[in-house]
Amino acid sequence: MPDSLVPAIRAAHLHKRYGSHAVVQDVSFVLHPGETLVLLGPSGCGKTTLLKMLNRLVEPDAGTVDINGRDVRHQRPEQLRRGIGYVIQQVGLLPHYTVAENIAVVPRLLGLAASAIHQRTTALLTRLHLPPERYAHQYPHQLSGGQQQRVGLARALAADPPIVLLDEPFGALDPITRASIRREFRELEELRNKTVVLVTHDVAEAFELADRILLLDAGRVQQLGTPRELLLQPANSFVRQFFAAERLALQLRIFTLADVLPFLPTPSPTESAGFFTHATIQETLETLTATADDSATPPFPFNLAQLMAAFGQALQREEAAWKR
Ligand SMILES: Nc1ncnc2c1ncn2[C@@H]1O[C@H](COP(=O)(O)OP(=O)(O)OP(=O)(O)O)[C@@H](O)[C@H]1O
Repeated sequence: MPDSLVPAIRAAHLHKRYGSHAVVQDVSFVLHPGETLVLLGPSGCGKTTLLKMLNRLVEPDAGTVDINGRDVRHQRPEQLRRGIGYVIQQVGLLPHYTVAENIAVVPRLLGLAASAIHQRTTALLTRLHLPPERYAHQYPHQLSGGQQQRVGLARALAADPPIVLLDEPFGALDPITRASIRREFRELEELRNKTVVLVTHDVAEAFELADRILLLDAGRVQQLGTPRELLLQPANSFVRQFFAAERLALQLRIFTLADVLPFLPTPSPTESAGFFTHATIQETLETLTATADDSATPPFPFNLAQLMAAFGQALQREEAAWKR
């Protein structure tokens, strides 16, 4: 099989119980290189346990995990983990190591040259908005929670692993810092081609970051699919209920201008060429609201009322199509 067709991760029929409590029950998924999978579900549903089975921090009772086509049981755990970045909510920086030393841990274990490590550390700190001249020699306790979280991410990316596992990486942050780090995270060049598995219980976060979402309840997969599929074509009442409270906000995030274009009054190719049709309705609303007073240069050839009307029609069409 050519390498490009080998899944980055294949989990098959994973089971795990602690005593009489079945924590993960018959979970399977295939993840292709470069995809981002979000493990989503209520507290205690088995997300962390499932994530830890991927890098052998937890051994399954039954089932298999293949990474790049190789069964993880045939790889030494330490060796395996060096090729897989791992970020946890508690960050887990070494308190007596500087920021630069923390980031260098895995590259050193891999035997990379000191100059290459220095270069990589400097580049990552800069990219994560921690100017190295200021932060490289500080110790973790001198940093804020958000800064520590960024260092944790830099450390996981330092050896340029093709796969990155993230367990509630923004969990300890306040909502505003959380949203801004999430934005940085999405735009991070270093993550662009990586295979990412991210655990969260935050629905908005899942919709913002996932190519696909695996929604769990009580250790069982309730649905595996794109955010759009989960929202518009829920597999069962649990899935429907899980998103019910935030349904409209999520719809605004998954629908794009391309979806509503047929329902806008001005969809001529020349007029529509000026704006980004892949922008979400949420982003477009934000732009329209921010420029509401600037009547001289309206950003779009439609106003807010027209956009919302078109969104309503697009939604009706989509929901009708799923029901058919
Ligand atoms: N080592 C362990 N021994 C016994 N029970 C465990 C162990 N690890 C996890 N559990 C139990 O397994 C269940 C699933 O835990 P897990 O941490 O995977 O859930 P989670 O979905 O990540 O939860 P949260 O969102 O609260 O972090 C919980 O009921 C937990 O108490």
